[in-house]
Amino acid sequence: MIDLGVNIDHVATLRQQRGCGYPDPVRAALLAEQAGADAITLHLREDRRHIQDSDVHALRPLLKTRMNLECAVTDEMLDIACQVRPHDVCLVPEKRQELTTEGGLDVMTHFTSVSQAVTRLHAADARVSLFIDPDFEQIRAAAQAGAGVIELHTGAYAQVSGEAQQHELERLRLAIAEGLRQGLKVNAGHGLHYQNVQAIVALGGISELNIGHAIVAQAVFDGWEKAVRDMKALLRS
Ligand SMILES: CC(=O)[C@@H](O)[C@H](O)COP(=O)(O)O
Ligand SMILES: NCC(=O)COP(=O)(O)O
Repeated sequence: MIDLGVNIDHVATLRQQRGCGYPDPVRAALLAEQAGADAITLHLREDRRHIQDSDVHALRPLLKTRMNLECAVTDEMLDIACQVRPHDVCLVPEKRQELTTEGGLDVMTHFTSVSQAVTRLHAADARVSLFIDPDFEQIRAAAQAGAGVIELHTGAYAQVSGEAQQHELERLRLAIAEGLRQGLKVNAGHGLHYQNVQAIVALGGISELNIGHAIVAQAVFDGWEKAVRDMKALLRS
């Protein structure tokens, strides 16, 4: 069965929108665990637009499952990750002006800094995942950089429909196979929701899906725990 990593970023987005103390992403994380989440994912962006440093520090000792901390490959973020020592660190690309993470990390171009980050995080006992596009060269570079895990960016799949979506699904299928051939744990995520996740599950070979925005959106109508439970049920099928 595929693990569900519940991404709590956009609970924090709602809080930051008003600059008040609620909704609390830490509370959301603990309730998500009770509702069946296998891990909690949070992205500490350099601009702190949603998750704050205090959220990461407060959550770390309270989690009963795993913390998957997403961050950019910068000295500041690596310092924080080494201090917090999450179970998993997922290295992601970041652009200040983007609405959300637009593409995967370019491991080939940034090979030296990524490999050094992987080594540093391993020394802090974190498992390291690289958030990359479903691209053979990037997958091979991720393996060479020493990361044991990749998270395939499903954003391109989620944004299109019809034939174009089938094409993206095929790219993901081939990428999963290549990741497994390289001996990597293959995760995936971004833009997945209650209608488009089934085809990803059916591909097989994926260990964990990280899903956030759709669960937060569904919670408006169904409540947070039901939204988590319903997503978890889809990963079982
Ligand atoms: C890297 C990634 O895919 C997640 O962090 C997700 O996108 C939520 O964060 P943003 O919406 O801020 O990109
Ligand atoms: N890494 C992807 C993730 O954590 C969730 O992304 P989204 O579901 O909020 O698009």
